[in-house]
Amino acid sequence: MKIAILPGDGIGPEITAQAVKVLNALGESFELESADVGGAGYAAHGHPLPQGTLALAKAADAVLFGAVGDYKYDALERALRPEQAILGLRKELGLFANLRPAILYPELAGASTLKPEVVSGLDILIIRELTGDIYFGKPRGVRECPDGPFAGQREGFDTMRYAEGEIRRIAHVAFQAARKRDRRVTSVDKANVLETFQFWRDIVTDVHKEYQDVELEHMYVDNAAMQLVRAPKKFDVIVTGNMFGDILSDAAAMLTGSIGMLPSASLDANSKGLYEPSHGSAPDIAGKGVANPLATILSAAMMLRFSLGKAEQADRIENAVKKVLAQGLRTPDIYEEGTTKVGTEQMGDAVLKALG
Ligand SMILES: NC(=O)C1=CN([C@@H]2O[C@H](COP(=O)(O)OP(=O)(O)OC[C@H]3O[C@@H](n4cnc5c(N)ncnc54)[C@H](O)[C@@H]3O)[C@@H](O)[C@H]2O)C=CC1
Ligand SMILES: CC(C)CC(=O)C(=O)O
Ligand SMILES: [Mg+2]
Repeated sequence: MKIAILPGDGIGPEITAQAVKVLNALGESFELESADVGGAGYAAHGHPLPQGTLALAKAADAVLFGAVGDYKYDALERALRPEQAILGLRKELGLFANLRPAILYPELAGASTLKPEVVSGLDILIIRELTGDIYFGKPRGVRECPDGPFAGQREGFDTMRYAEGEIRRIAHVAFQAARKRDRRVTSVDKANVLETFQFWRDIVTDVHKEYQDVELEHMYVDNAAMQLVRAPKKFDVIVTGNMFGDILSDAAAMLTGSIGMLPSASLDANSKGLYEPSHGSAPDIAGKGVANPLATILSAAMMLRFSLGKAEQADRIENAVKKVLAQGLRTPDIYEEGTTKVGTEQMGDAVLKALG
């Protein structure tokens, strides 16, 4: 089985190295091949998603991705900016279903900025549609404003759109996932204001007719943001569009203690997938050896479970993560008094040792 390793920028290489170390210790005969992506792809090959990298991702059985983005490339034309690499991979590989499980490990109840009683026992699954919405809609750009009080000035514009089939397939993913959990889906939209999301609501309601054993609730995104910090445990599965899912999953990350704890799987229709932490390249801490590698290591576990058919190896990794947390080891983002502060590499080594 071939795994493409795309470390990317910022903390990407540091955290990916820890996950690779763990994968290599499993005793499996995986073939791991690395390639440049993001700013690293641009620097080495003049493009954030070089042809060779895309070809490797397509040929591999699964992709393990670090993160992309570096402020020094923010002035480049958009097509060459590092973020286009991850957007391009999602589009090119048809990775429309992004699963972001927000689970609170009991040992981290005090690491969350929310009261322990609000978050303890938290286990929610955010399902974010990943290849549509305003992130991909066209037309977009900067043009002359055609009317209104600012007519004649420049205006920026993007297009929010969702095709019926795009909504149907992500709704099916959500209802099917709910069947393996508490059988409750909250569809998050902005149907009170946006045509796109009234349409979203209508289609999700229609798909729900096939899943009468699952409870469906609709919620506006502003309320959902509030409920996520008020009473997050009331959610089971949240399904939403690309932009709302991007924002809500970062908020949900803090329920788990840190964004450094939130893994993700981005799947196509056949469960081929790309696995990455939910966070970005964290340029503010890059190179300091302090980034939390657990979201990436847990993403590797999701890869074993969803794309490589190695559920028992996924369990081994997840149990090892529980063990190191129980041992009191913490990177600075989840550190509390009375625990032991460790760096990125030490955390990776500890997981390796705890594999059993
Ligand atoms: N999938 C991807 O590759 C993504 C890339 N980005 C890019 O990353 C760059 C930085 O974006 P930001 O908005 O700062 O978001 P970010 O997620 O990189 O960082 C936000 C904050 O969380 C902290 N953080 C993130 N991951 C951490 C970890 N593993 N351990 C400890 N702390 C961690 C960072 O230090 C920072 O203070 C930008 O260029 C952005 O476009 C952002 C999100 C996703
Ligand atoms: C480049 C961004 C769309 C990446 C991001 O923020 C995410 O996937 O969570
Ligand atoms: Mg994001």
